Amino acid sequence: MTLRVAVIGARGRIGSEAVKAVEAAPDLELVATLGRDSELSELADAGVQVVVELTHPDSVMGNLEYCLHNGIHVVTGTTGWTDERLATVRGWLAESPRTGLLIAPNFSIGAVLGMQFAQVAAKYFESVEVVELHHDRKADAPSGTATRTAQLIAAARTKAGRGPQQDPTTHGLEGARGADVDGVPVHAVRLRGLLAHQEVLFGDTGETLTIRHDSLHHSCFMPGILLGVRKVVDHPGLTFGLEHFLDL
Ligand SMILES: NC(=O)C1=CN([C@@H]2O[C@H](COP(=O)(O)OP(=O)(O)OC[C@H]3O[C@@H](n4cnc5c(N)ncnc54)[C@H](OP(=O)(O)O)[C@@H]3O)[C@@H](O)[C@H]2O)C=CC1
Ligand SMILES: O=C(O)C1=N[C@H](C(=O)O)C[C@H](O)C1
Repeated sequence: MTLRVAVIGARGRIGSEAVKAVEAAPDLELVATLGRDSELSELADAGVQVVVELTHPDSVMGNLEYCLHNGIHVVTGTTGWTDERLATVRGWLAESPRTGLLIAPNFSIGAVLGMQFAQVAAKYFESVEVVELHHDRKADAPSGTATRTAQLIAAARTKAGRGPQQDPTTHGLEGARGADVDGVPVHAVRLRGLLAHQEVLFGDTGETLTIRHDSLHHSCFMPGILLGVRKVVDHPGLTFGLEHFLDL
């Protein structure tokens, strides 16, 4: 049995690549492609089972509300997640208990592994900062991946009994030390020519460790998206992070 799949954001940078990937997958059938001006009712009309949602923080909530209320499973990589937004989608899922939602801050296997490795290193290094670098059309900063990475590092530090990092800065310009995500400084670079890159910098007495990941083409996100589509139908409720569908 093939799964009936739709892509929302089908003309976008990652959405257009997802359309090609779903079309090429023998066990998936692409039955709808939606853009900014499409009617969400097209999804129900086409009998869509799984939506791949790759749009914008301004539109993701409306798309998810429609899908979850209609029992359509969703795999989304759209950014802009806050605790408040997550609580809202949990409420929608509670009303549709057989429906699955995967929110993946990053679909690339290398990026997911980088986050895992960073959690391990976080226990052993006193200093840590995250630098993310993206293309110059990105709507959000810091990136969803960098935010999640910093949250995971902060949790690992707390679990290891590490206190907050000390920052001796008393003089300087606003913003020079980056955004504070759970006590981890996160710096965002936007540069034409880049796609998506991240360095997690660790330091302690006499040594540093850098965990770097580079996405060089949007094709790197496709194995993760396809895995998410195949798995989400058997995972009702919210799954946050592709790592939960990997054998790590
Ligand atoms: N998790 C991951 O691994 C990845 C996540 N992303 C995230 O995916 C999202 C999309 O990225 P990207 O493809 O670069 O963005 P693009 O701007 O290239 O594409 C977004 C698409 O979404 C649609 N869209 C934009 N705004 C709205 C809106 N307000 N309402 C409805 N539809 C809208 C547009 O449709 P139209 O063309 O019809 O205007 C557009 O085609 C971002 O949040 C990005 O951070 C990106 C790469 C990897
Ligand atoms: O906008 C992008 O391009 C990307 N967005 C995601 C993020 O914010 O982490 C994933 C990847 O970095 C590409």
